[in-house]
Amino acid sequence: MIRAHTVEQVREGEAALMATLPGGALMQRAAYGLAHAVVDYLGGAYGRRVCLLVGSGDNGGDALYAGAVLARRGAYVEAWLLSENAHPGGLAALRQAGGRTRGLDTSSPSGSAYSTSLGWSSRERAQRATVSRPFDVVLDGIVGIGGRAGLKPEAVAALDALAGVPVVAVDVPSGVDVDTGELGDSSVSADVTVTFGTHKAALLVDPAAQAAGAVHLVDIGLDPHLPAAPVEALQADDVAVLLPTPDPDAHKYTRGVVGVRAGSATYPGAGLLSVAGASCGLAGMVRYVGDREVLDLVRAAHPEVVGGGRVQAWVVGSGSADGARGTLEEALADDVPLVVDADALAHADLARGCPAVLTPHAGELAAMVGADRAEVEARPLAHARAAAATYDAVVLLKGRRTLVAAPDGRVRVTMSGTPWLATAGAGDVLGGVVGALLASGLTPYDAASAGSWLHGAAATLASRGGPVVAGDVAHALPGLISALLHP
Ligand SMILES: NC(=O)C1=CN([C@@H]2O[C@H](COP(=O)(O)OP(=O)(O)OC[C@H]3O[C@@H](n4cnc5c(N)ncnc54)[C@H](O)[C@@H]3O)[C@@H](O)[C@H]2O)[C@@H](O)CC1
Ligand SMILES: [K+]
Repeated sequence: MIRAHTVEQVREGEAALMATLPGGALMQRAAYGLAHAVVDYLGGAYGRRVCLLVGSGDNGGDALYAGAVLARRGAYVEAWLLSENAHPGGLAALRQAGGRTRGLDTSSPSGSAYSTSLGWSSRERAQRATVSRPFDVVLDGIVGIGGRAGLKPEAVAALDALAGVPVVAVDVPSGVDVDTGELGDSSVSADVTVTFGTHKAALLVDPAAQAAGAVHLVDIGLDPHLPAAPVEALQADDVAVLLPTPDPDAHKYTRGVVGVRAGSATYPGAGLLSVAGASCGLAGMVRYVGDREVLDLVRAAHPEVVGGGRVQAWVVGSGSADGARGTLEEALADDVPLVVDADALAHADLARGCPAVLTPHAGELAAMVGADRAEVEARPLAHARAAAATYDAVVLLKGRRTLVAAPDGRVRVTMSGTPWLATAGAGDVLGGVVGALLASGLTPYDAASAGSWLHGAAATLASRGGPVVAGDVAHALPGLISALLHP
């Protein structure tokens, strides 16, 4: 499991850990982990050219101490000081190791030196900064977990002057909102983020996760001092533990029956693909209830599917068109958990308080809560959580990083998947898989998050780096599940 803690939780954990350690030990752990990650990234230190962007806090301190390690190993290290208050111990360590600093000259009276000779007082002056040879990497130590969203002009100017140089962000990409994953007006776009002790929401949740690049976690001994994480991401072994497997004496009814009420004469494919997802093998039986002609198509494609009867979970709404409300009401009458998808989402208030998984994409969620799609895409974590609380149901907000939010505020982020999964009908397959997991007895939160992970991983498996269609994703599911159960 990847866990992301809040800034407040990290601060409390760090305080408890620091009380057991000599002063400065934690920052040294962070700085050594950072330096080693940079050496890995560059394939060595000797002769490499490293630029440090250094803000006023301990994040800048990490960058300076890591710069000292790199300088001692033969790198040319230059720190660009974006504040008059760069970490004194880190500055001394860097200079002692032979690193150079530009910006504030701490031996000069503050203010005058900064504004006259440093070059970062305006964007134009920074852009004129001459760099004899390009740097191999920039370390973003502008701000860490103490930062507000957005960058100051001097940071923007420095980044402009270094455009094109790969960026390793220290702890988090500067300029993002650490706990919400939202972006400020400007923010760092990193190739790699080296984070300390635990992940933060901004490293998992879009849009900030896209600015983090590949994330590398450095163990600084924080784990024992951290509480349960409000945001997490299932990994393959977590999903394997959640997967329902048949008892030795199982029969089809004990494994759970999933029913699909999706598709219509206008949209028969939605019914077929929902059934294909539900037929992943995780439930004992799949029922289909809908238009006669769709039922005939379903039976032709999936001879094992049967008609109406008792189910342990319903999948409702995809391709239901005008019949969505009636279909949802019929499913609700059975008083079993349900997946509410697509056309039925407009009537999701009928399912309020039921054990349900609502599966909107950003546009559908925007329509449900009366917001703009762009607003949902800019603040997906906040919107998924708010909708889960409003509807008292699990909300699965589909996207590059799908979010599964529980009414109590917990969130799981799906990190499996491929951009090729953005294809027609993929959502229908997802609804079917989640329905099968609900029918097998998983809670809505586990069913939604495990189902979403399986869906993404099946797409990656089917894609092999190339295009997929929704049916391929459904076909890949049983093989994927076998591989998870027998690694
Ligand atoms: N607390 C600890 O024990 C450890 C902290 N570590 C590092 O310390 C960082 C947190 O350090 P700090 O609490 O000093 O906070 P930061 O280094 O994140 O920076 C806070 C400072 O930046 C200013 N600031 C806030 N938003 C800004 C913005 N958008 N642009 C420019 N300046 C802004 C604030 O006024 C404050 O002075 C972590 O992210 C991590 O990198 C690590 O060394 C591990 C150990
Ligand atoms: K940073």
